[in-house]
Amino acid sequence: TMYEGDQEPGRYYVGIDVGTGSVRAALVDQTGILLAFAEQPIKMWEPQFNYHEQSSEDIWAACCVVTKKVVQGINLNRIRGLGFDATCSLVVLDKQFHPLPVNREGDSCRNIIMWLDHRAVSQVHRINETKHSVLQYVGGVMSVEMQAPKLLWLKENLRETCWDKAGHFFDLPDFLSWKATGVTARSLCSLVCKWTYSAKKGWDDSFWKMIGLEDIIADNYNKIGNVVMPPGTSLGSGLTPEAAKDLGLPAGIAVAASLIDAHAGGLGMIGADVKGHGLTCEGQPITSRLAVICGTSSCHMGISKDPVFVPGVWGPYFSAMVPGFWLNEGGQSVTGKLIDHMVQGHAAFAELQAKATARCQSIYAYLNSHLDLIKKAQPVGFLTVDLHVWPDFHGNRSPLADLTLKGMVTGLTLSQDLDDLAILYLATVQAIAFGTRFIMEAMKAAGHSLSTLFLCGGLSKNPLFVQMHADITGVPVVLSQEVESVLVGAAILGACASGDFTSVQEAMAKMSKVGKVVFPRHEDKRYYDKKYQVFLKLVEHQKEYSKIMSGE
Ligand SMILES: Nc1ncnc2c1ncn2[C@@H]1O[C@H](COP(=O)(O)OP(=O)(O)O)[C@@H](O)[C@H]1O
Ligand SMILES: O=C(CO)[C@H](O)[C@H](O)COP(=O)(O)O
Repeated sequence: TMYEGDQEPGRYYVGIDVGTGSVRAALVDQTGILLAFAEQPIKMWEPQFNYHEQSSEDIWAACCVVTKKVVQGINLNRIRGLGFDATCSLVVLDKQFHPLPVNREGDSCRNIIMWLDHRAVSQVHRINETKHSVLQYVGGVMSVEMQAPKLLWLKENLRETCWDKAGHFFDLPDFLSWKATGVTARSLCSLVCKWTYSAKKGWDDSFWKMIGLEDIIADNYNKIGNVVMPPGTSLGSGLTPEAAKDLGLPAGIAVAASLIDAHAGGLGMIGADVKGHGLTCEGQPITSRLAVICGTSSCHMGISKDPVFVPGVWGPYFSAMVPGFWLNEGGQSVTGKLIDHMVQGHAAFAELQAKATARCQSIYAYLNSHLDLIKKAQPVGFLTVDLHVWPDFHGNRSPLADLTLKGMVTGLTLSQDLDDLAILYLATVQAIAFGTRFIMEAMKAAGHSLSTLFLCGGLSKNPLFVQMHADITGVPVVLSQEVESVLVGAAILGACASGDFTSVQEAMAKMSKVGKVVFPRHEDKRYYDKKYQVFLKLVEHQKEYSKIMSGE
């Protein structure tokens, strides 16, 4: 061990973040500094188009690998608490808590329907046709990415092999806290955001009956959860001896009720002290801050004292992120995944990879420097004057809430070289930033007043992505001191569960810190305003095309 007994300063927390593509763990101290970090990829299956599956055993095994790595050489007695966050995928277990297949092949390894799976299209249409009042709390329209349509799909398609045998349906964050503690309590965050649970009124029997899932009500909702805990609450007697052995942590340490990954990112950033950075939000309430978590997808988290109903934006969700505040969650279903799709699908991708490798750079860093080279005297962003992208390659989550929308690119030529790839990449990054602006405008029109963005996630490591968000939204972008803000959020949960902080708010204020601030280049505003006009036209035109083709 590095330290002996009491000589070691501070108390530590372990945060575990299960993203779409990998599991990350961190050892974090009481001031929110990451002392160790580890990452491990996880498996993903796409057995057919729009079907995405994972394995809960594979994910747990990856959690164990990364946790053992981050606590290596540390006095384990200093570790006070553990917190999890994860994507909001659906985990299915039988009555003995063994994995059940969510596929026709009967492969029980694949017992998770991932959040981005769009198999339940017909189910979600029928759910939306009910116009049930719970839909008011998800932006008016339920998303195919939520759990009710997926449950209905399982009932209608895998009745014998899955539905009838199922004992437990977990949101992935709650599966992890169960695995660690043996406690099946669900987090208020997952149930409110993805399962139609109301923080004030609980489950609504009439909804489940109306959509044909009345069987879920049996035994007081035992299969989907009847004990609900605010995120950060300490669960049961903490880490079980078995899980402790798996993770390489001491048995009995506090384990927190979890958060969805985007919400953990929000907690890890939104409460930071912003004094001295020249930000207008310094003199404004915390509700003027919009946290944007940008990974495979992007999530736009805005909070308010009173409920705000934003058509096409999820929520308002009470206490789902910051306790006592309502949350609206805008989102883009694919952002990092879209950039990767565009770049990897281009004819010059192999050349890009070879050149980036030769310079020991990431492909993104290479592309950014290549853009700097070809921009000449102009600002980089002006390279896309005649190339425009509509980014909904996986439907629109917010603010249009229309899963039938598709991606669009206008301005293509026969060019297949690296310049062409770089400019297409730039136009994609810009389209994602215009998507953020579109969501912010919907939120502002409904009553939010937003003056600053707080960005984290894999895409926030990309300076071009950050600058484009500032230029295109016209507001400053704050990055955290720790780029892995989602892990800071998970550690905040562990810290709250350990009792070292009396509230999530206190832990947020002490553990999240401002790093770099990027201001918009106001001189480019006119150009981006014009591109935004084109952006809005693209979707308008797409809708016209559908109308023409359907003969209306
Ligand atoms: N160093 C980097 N520079 C720029 N972009 C990056 C970098 N690393 C990852 N990304 C982008 O971030 C995305 C993944 O973000 P991440 O937060 O790790 O995802 P998730 O939490 O969904 O697993 C990738 O799709 C990629 O586009
Ligand atoms: O729906 C979400 C949050 O409510 C997220 O999009 C989902 O959890 C996936 O996150 P990520 O893109 O970071 O892997």
